[in-house]
Amino acid sequence: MAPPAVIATDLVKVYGAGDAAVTALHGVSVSFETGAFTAIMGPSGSGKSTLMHCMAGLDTVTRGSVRIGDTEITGLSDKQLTMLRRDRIGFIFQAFNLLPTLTAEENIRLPLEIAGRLVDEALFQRVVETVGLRDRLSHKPTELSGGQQQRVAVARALVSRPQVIFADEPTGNLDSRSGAEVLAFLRTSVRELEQTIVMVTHDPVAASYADRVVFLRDGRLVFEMRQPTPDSVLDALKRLEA
Ligand SMILES: Nc1ncnc2c1ncn2[C@@H]1O[C@H](COP(=O)(O)OP(=O)(O)OP(=O)(O)O)[C@@H](O)[C@H]1O
Repeated sequence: MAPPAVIATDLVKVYGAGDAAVTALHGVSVSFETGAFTAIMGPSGSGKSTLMHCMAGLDTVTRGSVRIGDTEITGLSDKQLTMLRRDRIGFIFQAFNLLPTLTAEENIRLPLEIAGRLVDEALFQRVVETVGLRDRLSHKPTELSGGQQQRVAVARALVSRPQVIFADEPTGNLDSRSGAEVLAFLRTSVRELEQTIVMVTHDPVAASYADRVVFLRDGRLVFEMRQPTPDSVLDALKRLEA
């Protein structure tokens, strides 16, 4: 079996100092399997975004270790982190973050072009097919529905073949039908492209597309579940919030 794509060990994150200090993560240890789709859930304020930002090199940690593949990222300089994010991590956010003046195809190709890397044309075609964008490639974001825009963002993350994609509430701005489509494409990309995906979500239905759900409460990892269903996730959340 391949080693985990991401390993966080004893992660502590304290925001602020003195009386104003808030400990958002109290020593979280968790690993994310390569080629698996994992959801991170928990009540509001439980530390989901903090955990994701620390693992993606978007925020510094107070203590502990984060490994992306075989790279320990906690000691890296800002420049090294920028390169790591550019070359090895894919991001999908709630706001689609597409450039409005570029077409769907140009948006998908842009990060690789900025990185000076060649686009793998076979993979590009496969990704476009997988996310069902073939007939929308020449459209600008304003000419696409929200669901289609998010599919462009998914394709953009997939074509660079990142070691891991971090998705932060990727369906938060979508109606349930478009959300279901985007989640199905994420699922397919895990199955067919062996992509590793870690997704923060509030939505038990979204989490049910994952292979595994890890639950945070008050900055601690308290529970995890495999083969989740919307009902089993909802039950677990209710117990956590009780
Ligand atoms: N920049 C910051 N400065 C101070 N405290 C912060 C900062 N960011 C987050 N926190 C605090 O850290 C804790 C965890 O926040 P975080 O955003 O990670 O939770 P979350 O589970 O993602 O919440 P939500 O579901 O509401 O988005 C909260 O108590 C929050 O108020």
